[in-house]
Amino acid sequence: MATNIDQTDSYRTSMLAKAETLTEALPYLQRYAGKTFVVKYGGHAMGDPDAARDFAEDIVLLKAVGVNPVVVHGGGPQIGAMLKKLGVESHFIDGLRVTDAATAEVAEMVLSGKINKELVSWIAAAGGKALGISGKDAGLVTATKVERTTKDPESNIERVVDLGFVGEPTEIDPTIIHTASAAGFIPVIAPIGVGKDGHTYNINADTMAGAIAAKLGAARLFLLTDVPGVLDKDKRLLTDLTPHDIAGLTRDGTISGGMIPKLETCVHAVEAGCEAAVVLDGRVPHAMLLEIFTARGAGTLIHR
Ligand SMILES: Nc1ncnc2c1ncn2[C@@H]1O[C@H](COP(=O)(O)OP(=O)(O)O)[C@@H](O)[C@H]1O
Ligand SMILES: CC(=O)N[C@@H](CCC(=O)OP(=O)(O)O)C(=O)O
Repeated sequence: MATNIDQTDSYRTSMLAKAETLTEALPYLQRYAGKTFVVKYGGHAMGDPDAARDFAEDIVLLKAVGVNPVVVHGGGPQIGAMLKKLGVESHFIDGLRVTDAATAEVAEMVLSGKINKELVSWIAAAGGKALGISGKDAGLVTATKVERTTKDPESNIERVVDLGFVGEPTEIDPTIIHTASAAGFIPVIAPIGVGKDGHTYNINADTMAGAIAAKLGAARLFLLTDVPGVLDKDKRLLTDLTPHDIAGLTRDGTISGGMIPKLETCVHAVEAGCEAAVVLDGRVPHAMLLEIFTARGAGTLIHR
């Protein structure tokens, strides 16, 4: 049977560019085979269905080329929307949602139920097999209540602020992650944990991802957010930062708001056993693949 093969110059140029992209990826494929990547997918980044589909494809591709991806997801805006529907007020202190018993119930329902299973479905649609769990399953995360204090600016007196059922991971048993990954599944983890007191704790998703990356000694922790990375005062992308640089940028106010706890998580993770962390733009199609498999990189790399 005869086939029409397009032999135009533009066709050949485009095929050559594709081959170059694949060969450019080769050293990275070799370097990362068998390594663990922890990826935090934020609630803001997952708002757009096209972005969610691209994200799932990237995760499935990583698994197919021998990397062990572990996904930790957020869902702050989605919890906020559900609380609003239910007429429950919600507010944040230092980027953490004050969580009473009713809020904890809604947070668990939205994170472990709705969002977790949506991500599992996106990964299935991309041809992967995800295992959707929360920190409660198989003893993955034991949480401890977060203690916060604030200083009254007038009297300078320190006060304890009660955030309710906001937890931080204090013990991690990664057996379920290792077992699932070895069997070909992609763990997808909701940031909910249980305390030794039996209570359900709502955990900031960045904190959860950082603690898991440190425990696993991950080659990379990716934090997908809604900015290109860490920006300087002139809004230019900072491609490479050490914990020392981050301390300076925090002191002079270049880093503020939600970026402060995010970078604290990165610093803690790289100091506790994760090789490097990357803050990158989850809204950019295939941002993770570009960061991992090309020489250009796409976000801010944080390393020791
Ligand atoms: N120097 C900085 N570079 C980039 N973003 C910054 C910086 N300082 C503060 N930010 C803010 O941090 C936000 C990201 O944190 P956050 O909103 O908590 O993200 P997410 O919801 O994805 O976890 C950005 O949208 C930006 O407004
Ligand atoms: C304690 C606390 O603040 N928990 C977060 C958990 C979800 C989260 O962190 O989601 P994003 O990454 O999308 O912001 C919350 O209730 O919003």
